[in-house]
Amino acid sequence: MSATRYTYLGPAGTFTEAALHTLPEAATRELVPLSSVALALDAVRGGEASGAFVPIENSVEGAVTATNDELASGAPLMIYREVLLPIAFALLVRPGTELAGIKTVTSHPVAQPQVRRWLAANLPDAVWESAASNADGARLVSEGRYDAAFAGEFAAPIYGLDPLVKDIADARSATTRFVLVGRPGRISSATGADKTSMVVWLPDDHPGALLELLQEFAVRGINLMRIESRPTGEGLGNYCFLIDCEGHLSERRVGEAMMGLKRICPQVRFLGSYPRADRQPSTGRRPGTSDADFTAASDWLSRCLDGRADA
Ligand SMILES: O=C(O)C(=O)C[C@]1(C(=O)O)C=C[C@@H](O)C=C1
Repeated sequence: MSATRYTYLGPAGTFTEAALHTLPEAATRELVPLSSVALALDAVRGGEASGAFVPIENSVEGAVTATNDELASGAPLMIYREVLLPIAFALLVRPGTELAGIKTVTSHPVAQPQVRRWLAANLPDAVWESAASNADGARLVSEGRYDAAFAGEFAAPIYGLDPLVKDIADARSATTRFVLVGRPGRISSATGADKTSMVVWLPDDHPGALLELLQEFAVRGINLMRIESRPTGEGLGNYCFLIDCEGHLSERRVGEAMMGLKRICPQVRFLGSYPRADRQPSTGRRPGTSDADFTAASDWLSRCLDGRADA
């Protein structure tokens, strides 16, 4: 096991790598690029790395399904950190290529919806094909397999390419969220601006099953930040839910919500509590849901059971 090795979605020059470098500890780790999210996470499961850094969601395209499916299945993993990175693409070409000469273009599938309108307006006849990552697309352009790739401008020098067009983004505020994933372990202390992630399988198929699950959060005043349904692979209609909520597992309202889910759902996978990258404190706190409120209520229950009930 290497405690100092982090794997990530490579090769060199991915947005994942750029986001990874914003983590202070990245400077003291051996950073190993791998060709897929699954390989990066398997290295952690197999003990060859202590962390894997992977994209999990994009504000335009939504879930990075490979990451979500990996977290929901196989040996359990946990999220320890998150990073948000604004995304804008450059069109990378071999030196001398002009826009009019571009017949084929490649990128990661999550990149394509972020540049769809630009592509339709500027390269309407070009054929787009998917690459394992944007940087891998750039590598394929350098090998002559495609005429152009959408990737970070910073990938251009790595692959001897030129950024023919810069700052391409259909949505100006496009952001990708990345997570540092490790084997299950102790969660970091609450910071006051935390997020808790989990995978939840629905209570048996009946009307209102999803509502019952959501009520565990609603009655405790917990704001959900993301809910993503993914097929379990066990037949049509079988879904699990990847949920991010505000707060830390050590907060009573979050802990009680998780216990509520555990009581009613066939399976709950805790994916970690970790600091929010945006540092925003939890929103929309309901009266009666602070730790002090929960403690006062359970003290009162004890007094009732002891025959010392008060008003
Ligand atoms: O291919 C890359 O450069 C990546 O880091 C992957 C990835 C992703 O999967 O979300 C990262 C950010 C962009 O939104 C598109 C692709």
